Amino acid sequence: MESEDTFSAATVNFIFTVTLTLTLTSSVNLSVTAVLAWTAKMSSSPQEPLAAWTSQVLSYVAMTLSLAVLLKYLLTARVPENIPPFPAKPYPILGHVTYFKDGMRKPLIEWAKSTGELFSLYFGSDLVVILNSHDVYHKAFVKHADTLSDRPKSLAGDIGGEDPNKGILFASGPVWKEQRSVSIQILKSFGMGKNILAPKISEEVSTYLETLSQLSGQPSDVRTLTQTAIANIICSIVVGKRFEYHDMHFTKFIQKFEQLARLNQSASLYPLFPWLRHLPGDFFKAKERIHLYKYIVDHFCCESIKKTISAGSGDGKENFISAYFQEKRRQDDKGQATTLDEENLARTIYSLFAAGIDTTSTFILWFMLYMVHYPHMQTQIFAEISEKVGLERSPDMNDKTKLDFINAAILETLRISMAPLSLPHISRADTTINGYTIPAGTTVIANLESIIRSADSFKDPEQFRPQRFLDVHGKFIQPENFSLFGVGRRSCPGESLAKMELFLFLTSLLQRFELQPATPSELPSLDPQQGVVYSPRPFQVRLVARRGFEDTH
Ligand code: HEM
Repeated sequence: MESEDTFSAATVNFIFTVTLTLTLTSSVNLSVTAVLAWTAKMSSSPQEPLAAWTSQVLSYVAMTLSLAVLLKYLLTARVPENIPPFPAKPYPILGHVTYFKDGMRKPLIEWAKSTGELFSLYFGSDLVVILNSHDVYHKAFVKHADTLSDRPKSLAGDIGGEDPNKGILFASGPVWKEQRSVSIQILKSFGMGKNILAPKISEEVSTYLETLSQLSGQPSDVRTLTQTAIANIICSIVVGKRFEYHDMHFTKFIQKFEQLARLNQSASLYPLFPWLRHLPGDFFKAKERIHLYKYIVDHFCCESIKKTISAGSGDGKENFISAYFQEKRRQDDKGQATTLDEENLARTIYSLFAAGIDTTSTFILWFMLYMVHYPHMQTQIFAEISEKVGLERSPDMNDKTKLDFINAAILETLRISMAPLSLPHISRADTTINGYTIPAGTTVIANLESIIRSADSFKDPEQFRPQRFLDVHGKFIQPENFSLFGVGRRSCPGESLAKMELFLFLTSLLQRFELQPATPSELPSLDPQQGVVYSPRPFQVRLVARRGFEDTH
């Protein structure tokens, strides 16, 4: 329901786009008229100065543009009633975006402290509500899941004229519901959530470690290698095979995913000003982002589907793609209406890769960095592995409950390093939280950093201290209210896969190598780079083989 006092962003953008189009059309008109008139005058009176005509055109353009801007401001300046408070005054036209010239992180954390559990912002003309405590996060996405589980269309932006309501990540309503539930059902049938997926992950871990050992302890940037190893696990489920680390075709896609993840921060402002796409240039790098997205979907996701189809339908057990088609056939045979089709499948594959590679591989890099900064914790983890697993075999999932310290160190690294914002949700109808109204059409985002790193939840939240997750006997405690994987209907469907990957990669890594800085006197920065998740700045690390593991390659 649209509030009486306000206009929807779509209406405003429509009026603004029409006004801008009229401006541009009238400018062209005026320019042509001016040139014609000037040419005519020149032939009768060559002394008439050009400047007078050009200045007339320019003043018309300036006048109409100012009118358009003013109109947009007047239409958006009316604030809906009873919304959560503003932490600072919104500026005309841009709203609170002006406060983010040095990034969103600091202002959001400051405002959470000064304004409280939830506050409102204007991103251009779009109202956005930020959730800052676990209590309101839970109320919004669990208690009010019926109204707050959709995604804003703007999350996908304009993906080159394609319908953004496809796949899982960007989709809403019945399409999202079916793609998500069928995907979870297939992932479970391939062993997600059970230890039967572990041997597949362990195979990739041992190839990854072999490749790391070939670096012979030399300072190296292992980002691409780590991303490729993590992508291979999703690949082995989705397309039924892994790729060699030197496969140029595959690493090209990994790099495209990486570029896209880094661009998402600058491109995220683009949906607020969609009319910019009609102008030359590439504001907020939005066109580059759309190009990368389409490239990955067309050349990787669609190609993988085509290859699976041409290899024959199979029994649905070969890979995710054939299982998806098997489910579609089952529904077609029953005469059931379904959204399962090739386009949704391509975007679902994209969702799994986009959501699964950057998050998990970035976390592994953060863990390496923290271990380089805290060598005594590496020693403690290695001692625990040596005692409880030994050095003759690699750790497996049965060791998980025995290795308390590394479980605590993984959780502490998750807590301290990665969390920026949840993905945006949008309210389908007016929703009341803590007495405030969140009007229909409002974007709602959880500030995970404030939620899981607040002093209310953890003592000395800025300190890296895995011991906070151990009890007095040194046993690992899984805390309540620790929701880095999201809560409610949109929570991460890859959580159990990610946790298994992190445990197997990191225990095996520390069993085999000691992680040292590239230059002993200079520790790499712990200051994060913005993106969908915070990621470490490029760094080099030396992976020195531990005794007994020196000669294995
Ligand atoms: C350390 C690793 C990971 C973290 C921290 C993480 C965290 C998250 C978070 C916070 C969300 C958003 C929840 C929301 O919108 O409220 C999410 C969504 C999602 N994640 Fe993960 N994730 C991780 C790994 C994975 C993996 C390995 C996969 C799949 C293979 C995956 C697939 C997805 C998908 C498809 C969504 C979208 C769900 C939807 O829109 O319904 N994630 N994840």
